[in-house]
Amino acid sequence: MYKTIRWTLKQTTGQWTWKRTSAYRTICTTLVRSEEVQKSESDLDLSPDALRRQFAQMPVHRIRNFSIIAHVDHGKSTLADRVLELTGAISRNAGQHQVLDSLQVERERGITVKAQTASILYNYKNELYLLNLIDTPGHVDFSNEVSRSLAACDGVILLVDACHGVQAQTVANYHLAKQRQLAVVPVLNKIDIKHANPDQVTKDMQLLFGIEPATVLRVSAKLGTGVERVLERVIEVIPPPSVERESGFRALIFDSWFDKYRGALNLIYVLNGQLDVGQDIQSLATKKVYPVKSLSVLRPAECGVQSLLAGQVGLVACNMRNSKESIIGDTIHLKHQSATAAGTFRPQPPIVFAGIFPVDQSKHVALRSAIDKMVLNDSAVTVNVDSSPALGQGWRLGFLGLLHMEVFCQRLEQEHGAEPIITAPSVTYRVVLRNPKLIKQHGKDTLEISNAALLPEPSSILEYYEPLVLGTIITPTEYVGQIIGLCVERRGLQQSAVNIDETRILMKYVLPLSEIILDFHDRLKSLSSGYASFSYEDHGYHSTNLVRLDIQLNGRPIEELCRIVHASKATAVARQMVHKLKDLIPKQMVQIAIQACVGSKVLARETIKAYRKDVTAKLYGGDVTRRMKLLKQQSEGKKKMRMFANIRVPHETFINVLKR
Ligand SMILES: Nc1nc2c(ncn2[C@@H]2O[C@H](COP(=O)(O)OP(=O)(O)OP(=O)(O)O)[C@@H](O)[C@H]2O)c(=O)[nH]1
Repeated sequence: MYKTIRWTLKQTTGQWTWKRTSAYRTICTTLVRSEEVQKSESDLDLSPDALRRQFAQMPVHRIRNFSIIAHVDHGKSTLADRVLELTGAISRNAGQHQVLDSLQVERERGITVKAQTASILYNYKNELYLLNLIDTPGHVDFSNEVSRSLAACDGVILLVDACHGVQAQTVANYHLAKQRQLAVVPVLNKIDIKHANPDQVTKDMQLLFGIEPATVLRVSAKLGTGVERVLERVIEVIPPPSVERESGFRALIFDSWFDKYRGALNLIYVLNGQLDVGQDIQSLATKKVYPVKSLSVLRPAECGVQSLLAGQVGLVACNMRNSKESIIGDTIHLKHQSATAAGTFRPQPPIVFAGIFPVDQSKHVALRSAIDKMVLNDSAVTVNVDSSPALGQGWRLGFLGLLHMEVFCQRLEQEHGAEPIITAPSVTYRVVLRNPKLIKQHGKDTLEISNAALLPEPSSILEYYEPLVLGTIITPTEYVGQIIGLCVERRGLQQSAVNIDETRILMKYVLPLSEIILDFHDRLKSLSSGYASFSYEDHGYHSTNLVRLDIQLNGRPIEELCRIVHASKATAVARQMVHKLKDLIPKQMVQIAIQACVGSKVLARETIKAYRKDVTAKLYGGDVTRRMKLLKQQSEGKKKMRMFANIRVPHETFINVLKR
């Protein structure tokens, strides 16, 4: 404990001291007080019956709904752990870490990918409060989870790492909260770390967000220092939900997932009235009616209740079967009662698309059901049917980014035992047609293309458009040169550059989305030794010059390998692809010419030599003309084969060449 006090003292007073100063006494009092609070929390009766009673009696003015938002790894889940421990929702010595990161993928990768809710009771000034806490992911690819969670909140804890300071995702999440006019509780975390610089970070927060330095709390989520002050501030700053208990029941569905035995479970935020087990509810979107089988609150473990009141967050099981019935953002109300949409949440449109196929077609049905269940849990993913001559029947899925796509596939494998094949990700391009026949055929003059094989001939296209993003990069100044180089290489245009302080700079770049989806983030991290951070938002479409890059094997185009690329990058991509294919396609009886072409122009070529059978092996000496005759016969035979042979391209080749 003494070590903790020393570190905390260093952070608050700025100097090392062993003396028993007033600051020392304050910290000791805080620690002792925290012990007392814990003791008083443990005095709370947390048995299921008592909890049900407390939830049923909780008045609206003693409810607070809030999220923890921050950049990746700034300590959201750790702070949530401490809050759960402090309020007795989980036991202190259970050795559990990041309790709200319950998915296997979250534990393996050490990141949150799914927002999680916990309803906790907290005693403040001798009154019991119900706090509905939502732990959100920090990575930009899961920002849909953040905006979804904010729809059910009245305020946020803005958590910032006192060592790394304000990062790109902190800025993005702060603006998201401000757009929704949510109350913000600013908190600096990790003040126990030696090189933490809370004073500087507080100044940055003042400069960037106009946050008053005196209102910034300093905590160590790891050690639990200052955490109860955060809860007190949540109660003081965040307003109670503005809901009506007297009117008819109305609630917003803001999350759902699949349970093997109960079907789709919906997490709802009750806006008006009250819902009881056994009542019939109706979906505003589908108009279907469902009987309420069970209701529960999450602590984060489920705790069954008989009713949910306005202002509360809870789980409804009502025999909904799939994602078509359980729609995130939908409003539910009692049967035969009218209600207006609560729709304050609009899902983000996907930006990266990839084909997903079963390893063999016998697994098609199993994969379809796995995708259906996963989409229920991850509403940001869009699904459309797709097919490919090489990979068979499959789907084209839309994701919010590459990490989102990777996590989705990993979850498919881990949670549903599916082993899908996933093709190279691509973005959605727009093409304006000039060919009247095609315009008539499609009934419109602009097409959205995310599959290169469906791109019309260049002669029928008037204009190409590609999606752009507005990227925010925060980096230490010593890496600015390399990062600008990277952005220029990726066809980026600088919009602004602001010095946050003497050592860090915030730059805004407009970049083509296709240039950042593959490895931009990794390159940025490696160029800046991991210190730069990046987030992006949609920035519309702009006119551009695109070409379709076809891959041909002995003159035969292979549809699965074609890609849409920017004209200036076509040659480089062509070279890279043919080179990769040369390594991936096994040698065969005939020579294979791998060509990458744009229209009829060949941009790159590699040749895989054929196996050579020694047809002259049986000759012992003899005339040279006999040897030549045999070789001539062999080469004529091969020419014929080359014309007719169907080159055997192993199944994995398609996947490996399409992979990053
Ligand atoms: N020293 C120290 N480490 C901390 C503190 N809080 C969190 N950490 C560590 O920081 C790392 C990231 O913490 P998480 O709680 O997973 O961060 P997160 O913000 O939830 O991460 P994402 O959900 O992936 O965005 C973990 O290794 C924690 O142990 C703190 O107060 N002090």
